[in-house]
Amino acid sequence: MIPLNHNLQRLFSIAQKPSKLGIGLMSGTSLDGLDIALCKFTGHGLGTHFELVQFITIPYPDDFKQEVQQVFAKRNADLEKVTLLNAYIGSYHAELILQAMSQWHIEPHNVDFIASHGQTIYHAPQRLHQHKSSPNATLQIGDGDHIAIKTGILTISDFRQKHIAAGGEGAPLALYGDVLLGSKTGENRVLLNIGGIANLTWLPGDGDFSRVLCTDIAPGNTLIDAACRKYFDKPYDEDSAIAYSGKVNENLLKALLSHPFFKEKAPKTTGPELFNLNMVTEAQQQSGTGAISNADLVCTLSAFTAASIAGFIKENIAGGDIKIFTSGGGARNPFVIGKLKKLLPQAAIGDSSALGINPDAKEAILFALLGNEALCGEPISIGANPAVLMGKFCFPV
Ligand SMILES: Nc1ncnc2c1ncn2[C@@H]1O[C@H](COP(=O)(O)OP(=O)(O)OP(=O)(O)O)[C@@H](O)[C@H]1O
Ligand SMILES: CC(=O)N[C@H]1[C@@H]2OC[C@@H](O2)[C@@H](O)[C@@H]1O[C@H](C)C(=O)O
Repeated sequence: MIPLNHNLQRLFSIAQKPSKLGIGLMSGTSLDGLDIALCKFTGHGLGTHFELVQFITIPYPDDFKQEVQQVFAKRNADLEKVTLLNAYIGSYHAELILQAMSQWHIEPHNVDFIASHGQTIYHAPQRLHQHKSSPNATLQIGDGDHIAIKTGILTISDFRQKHIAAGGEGAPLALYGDVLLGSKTGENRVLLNIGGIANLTWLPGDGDFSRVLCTDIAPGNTLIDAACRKYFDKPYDEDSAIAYSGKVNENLLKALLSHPFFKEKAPKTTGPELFNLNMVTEAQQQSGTGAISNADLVCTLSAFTAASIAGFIKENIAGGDIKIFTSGGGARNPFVIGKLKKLLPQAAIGDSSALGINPDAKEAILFALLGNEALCGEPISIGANPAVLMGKFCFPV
């Protein structure tokens, strides 16, 4: 008999373990740092039980952010830079994982797998790129083989390509985790993540999976952060200090809300390729509001985030008796959350810790969960979404 490659033997034995320890990694559009979640899983699919054992966000140094910003969401980028970053980010993420494990006193041989999102550098659904002959496309860099070799841990990476190949837009993948960890019969729930881009999963209380909706809905922090960087030399508007010092320019807000993205049918995805400061300048020109103060601009962009989220929920999610569970860094922006509460008075709004999900760790937990599914799950049909198991296996030797 021909012997099985020992990597496959090891893969097989990890997949069969009743309980697995996995590390989920997320590096999002805000480029603030690497989220690292160490999770313990038993079971799979609707029978998944998970425990967040450890979580840390390791902030990126400014020079790293600047390197990535040179290619991030840019239509024209230096191909050598992209190539170098693909290897560098993989290797750098591995270093950060080793650093986190050392802090947690966890040895690599105790961890069964790493599930790595990588760094999105360009997200191009057809609606953005408009080339009829090309499919939806997205690109995450930070190659998984570098992580596997450097940590010695089986690494599952590049989750979004399978989703696209099977007819999706490559996002939001939150759908698969939210259904497994967030649904509850008898409760109409919205799991709202406010990261660089805001997305939500609508989980109707009747447990009918065909009605579940998961979509990007609006800019989350991306425009607020970009304005803070450009006009205040700050990475973000900490505790909404700038937004509270300004006032909303209603004309500009109206112009921003008239962007065609909001009229497009969900599910849909987007990114800073569409929602960037050029789009804001166009809205300023269109509304004749070129000369507003920088504080009013940040305040208006914060109001825009809240109004576009609330508008989507009002138009697409029936009934007032909904519970909204927030997560992502934007859940810590008091101006945005305060506005959201005013605009949706009938909804109960709290963060995802009420579900036992640390709001800052939610997306890293999602990737750990997708890794667990890749190892031992089965494709799940949720409405018209691709029923696929995602991720590519990268072996440590
Ligand atoms: N105290 C705070 N006050 C205001 N905003 C905050 C605060 N803390 C975090 N944020 C916002 O959250 C952002 C980071 O959010 P998060 O880490 O969820 O983004 P991400 O993972 O990059 O996003 P994405 O989900 O788009 O990939 C910061 O850039 C900032 O805009
Ligand atoms: C292409 C990409 O990286 N998209 C991210 C981004 O950040 C928020 C939103 O846009 C979401 O669609 C997605 O990430 C989360 C983890 C998701 O796929 O659910």
